[in-house]
Amino acid sequence: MTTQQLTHQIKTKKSFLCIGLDVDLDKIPNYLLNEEDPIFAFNKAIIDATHHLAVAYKPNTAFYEAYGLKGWKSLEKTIHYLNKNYPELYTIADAKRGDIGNTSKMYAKAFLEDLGFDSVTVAPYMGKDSVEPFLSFQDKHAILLALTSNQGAFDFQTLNVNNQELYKQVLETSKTWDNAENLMYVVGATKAEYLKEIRKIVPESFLLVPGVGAQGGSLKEVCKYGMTKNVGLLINSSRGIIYASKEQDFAQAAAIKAEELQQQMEAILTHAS
Ligand SMILES: O=c1ccn([C@@H]2O[C@H](COP(=O)(O)O)[C@@H](O)[C@H]2O)c(=O)[nH]1
Repeated sequence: MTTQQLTHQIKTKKSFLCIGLDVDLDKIPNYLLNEEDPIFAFNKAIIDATHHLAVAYKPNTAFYEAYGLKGWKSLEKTIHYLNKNYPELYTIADAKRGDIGNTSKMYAKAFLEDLGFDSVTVAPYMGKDSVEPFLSFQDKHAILLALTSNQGAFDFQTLNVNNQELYKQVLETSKTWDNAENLMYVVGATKAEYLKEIRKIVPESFLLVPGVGAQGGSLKEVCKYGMTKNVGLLINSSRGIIYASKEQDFAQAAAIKAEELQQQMEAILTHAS
């Protein structure tokens, strides 16, 4: 999917919500455990109940890899279900990959070609040759970790190296790589005050922003500093939406939480226009 198509969807739906599909079998309704594929049954119900409120879905692959081959199968069924039934939705494999070039090429093939995701999250610290293989797919994106939402972001990402914080060097340098137009960046909602500086370096790039809801980030603050004229933001919420209820009504409860966020986004977009 192109960023123009993504922007069109955002403007039509008045939403820049990304729903995180981080499925933990201990947190889903017990009755679903009798299904042949409980993870897929859960995801399908969540997607069907929320697709009109969101523009993107982000399964974090850790939650699938943790269940071995069965989990990987559930991931495959989930992305195929999204692509077949809701092709307008943007999909993100939150896999945080990146390795030497020939290995990255295989990761890129796995997520962008075989599974058919629109994008994959990538760690930048092995440098240009570890990221470029993800950038050679037309209308697909690598979402580079820039400034993450966790406390550990301060261990390395904000350190001064040669008079510039490391995350700023990640942004500046990655802009010069081949096919850099296929880059997006992860910036945690808990780091909203950094967005002003980030926008000076990447004024137009899409940012994937996790950390609202369960991690305490503020949607308003993120939009204040990070929103562009084309919006340029995908705000992710995972636990805050998908675990709104552990009962039979879990999908409807998720839709209520998603709608709360979508309504706040609509108000922000209306105010900005
Ligand atoms: O900086 C980052 C990068 C990725 N994540 C991932 O996003 C979701 C957030 O889930 P919530 O339940 O809404 O907190 C999860 O998959 C993280 O691994 C992040 O939080 N921060």
